[in-house]
Amino acid sequence: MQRVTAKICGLSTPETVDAAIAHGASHAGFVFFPKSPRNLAADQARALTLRVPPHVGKVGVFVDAEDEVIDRAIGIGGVDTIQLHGKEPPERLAALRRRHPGIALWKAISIRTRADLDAAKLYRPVADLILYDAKTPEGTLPGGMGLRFDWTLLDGFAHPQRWALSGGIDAGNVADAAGRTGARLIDTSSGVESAPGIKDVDKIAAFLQRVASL
Ligand SMILES: O=C(O)c1ccccc1NCC(=O)[C@H](O)[C@H](O)COP(=O)(O)O
Repeated sequence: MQRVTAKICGLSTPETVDAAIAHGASHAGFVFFPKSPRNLAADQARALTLRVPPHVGKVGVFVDAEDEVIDRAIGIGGVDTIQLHGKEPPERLAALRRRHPGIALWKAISIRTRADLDAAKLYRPVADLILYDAKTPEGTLPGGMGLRFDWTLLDGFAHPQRWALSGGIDAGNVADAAGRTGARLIDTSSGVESAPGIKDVDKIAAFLQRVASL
């Protein structure tokens, strides 16, 4: 069976980027959303993405962003994957595919009920990966809130394409998350932080060591 890999999302310091790489993250996530405590300015993002070796994916996270914001993140030389975490319709992904051929497109889908999973099917023609995340309360951030959804909702669901799991996952529950759902790519942010937006190198290490043991 394919091994489990992990994306550490919302990295914002050299030390935590280095820790994610040293402990085997498959993807490093960088947030470009001003309302997030993990938001990066362009020069910060450039310095951080330069530390990431070619075998590690560099994922830019955007929320209903204008083209200019995404262009800039790609232009700094860093981002090789666009993760859309807002209410972007399939047509937006199709437009981004035309604008940025060669850049992978991930779409986050917010899950609270089984019916929410159906949205994944709409993105089959245009997304390279679906990221299932917990639906967050109205008026809060659409991701990075440390909330999990009921993983049993995925039982028996015929995934239309490649997918990953996120939402409230940490070193203590990642084995259960992967075992219960069959996810082969797990995304975490709050689960490796000491406070919102503050990544913890020891938590990153513990999380990735647990993932490597699966
Ligand atoms: O991390 C953020 O601040 C963020 C803000 C707005 C949209 C998405 C965001 N993060 C996206 C991620 O990929 C997170 O890793 C994912 O939502 C899981 O977060 P968590 O539940 O905190 O592990």
